[in-house]
Amino acid sequence: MGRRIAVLGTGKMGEALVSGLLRAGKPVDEVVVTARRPERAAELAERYGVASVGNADAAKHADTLILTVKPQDMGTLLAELAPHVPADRLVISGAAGITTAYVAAQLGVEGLPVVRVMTNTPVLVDEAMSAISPGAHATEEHLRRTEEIFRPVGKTIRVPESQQDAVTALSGSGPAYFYFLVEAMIDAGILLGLPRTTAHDLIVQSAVGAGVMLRDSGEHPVKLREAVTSPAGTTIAAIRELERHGVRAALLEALEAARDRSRELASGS
Ligand SMILES: NC(=O)C1=CN([C@@H]2O[C@H](COP(=O)(O)OP(=O)(O)OC[C@H]3O[C@@H](n4cnc5c(N)ncnc54)[C@H](O)[C@@H]3O)[C@@H](O)[C@H]2O)C=CC1
Ligand SMILES: O=C(O)[C@@H]1CCC=N1
Repeated sequence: MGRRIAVLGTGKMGEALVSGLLRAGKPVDEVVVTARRPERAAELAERYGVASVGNADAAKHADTLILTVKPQDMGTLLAELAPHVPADRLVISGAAGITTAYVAAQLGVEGLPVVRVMTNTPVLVDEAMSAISPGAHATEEHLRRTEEIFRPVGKTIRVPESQQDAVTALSGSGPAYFYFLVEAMIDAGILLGLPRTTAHDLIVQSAVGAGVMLRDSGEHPVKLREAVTSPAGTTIAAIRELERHGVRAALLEALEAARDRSRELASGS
């Protein structure tokens, strides 16, 4: 039997990870989940065929524990787990703000390997961006085991843990900023008199096309934007308004606020 993976606190992110693990070919009897509500456990069993266990059992019987509760619930979960975690477990925390040092201290297990990962919701379509940082006792082998879990569902990158709050602001929350822009641009289509479905399809396909070009063309975003921006044309008329309304400065401040919030979450607030 391969290594058993437990996903603890299987909400939106936890479920996305479970589905990714199974899509990647992990046998269903090597994945267990924990959930607070019995109805949620039943739902996950029905959807994926995974067994649901208590947090203590997960800690006792799985080799890798992936913690996907909210930062505010992490203290309670760790207190529940602490008496049951042997030192040979790999603990992976996916929560914003929570440090590996905090996880290790709350579990109180000498030498316990803890890895911090910030992924994002495109995990659902195997296009996640997952940033991975080792805690004090995590070795190359632990990082590789973590990458084996997250690579099938997207790209992975290793970063020092000191960069994780910034990473959370960029790629953890990042999909939300793009959805926000798309939503606003669809509204602009309505303002210009287009039917909502037409506006939606035009903007979504433009976003997909732009995303693929950003990823695959090898060109800098400035070059890609310049190629759209004709002299005395339509695009520069729009860009002037974006600059006049301070959209660039707003993004700088927005991501700084997200970084600061991630730092605050470290204290469980
Ligand atoms: N939603 C997102 O885009 C991203 C979220 N994250 C992180 O993932 C974590 C989870 O976020 P979501 O999935 O959005 O939240 P969620 O609220 O959907 O999931 C958390 C789940 O944990 C369960 N839970 C809480 N305490 C528990 C306990 N003691 N035992 C068992 N289950 C327990 C809750 O019932 C809930 O189902 C957060 O820490 C967040 O910072 C990270 C990257 C992206
Ligand atoms: O909003 C949040 O706190 C979580 C972390 C990154 C994305 N969602």
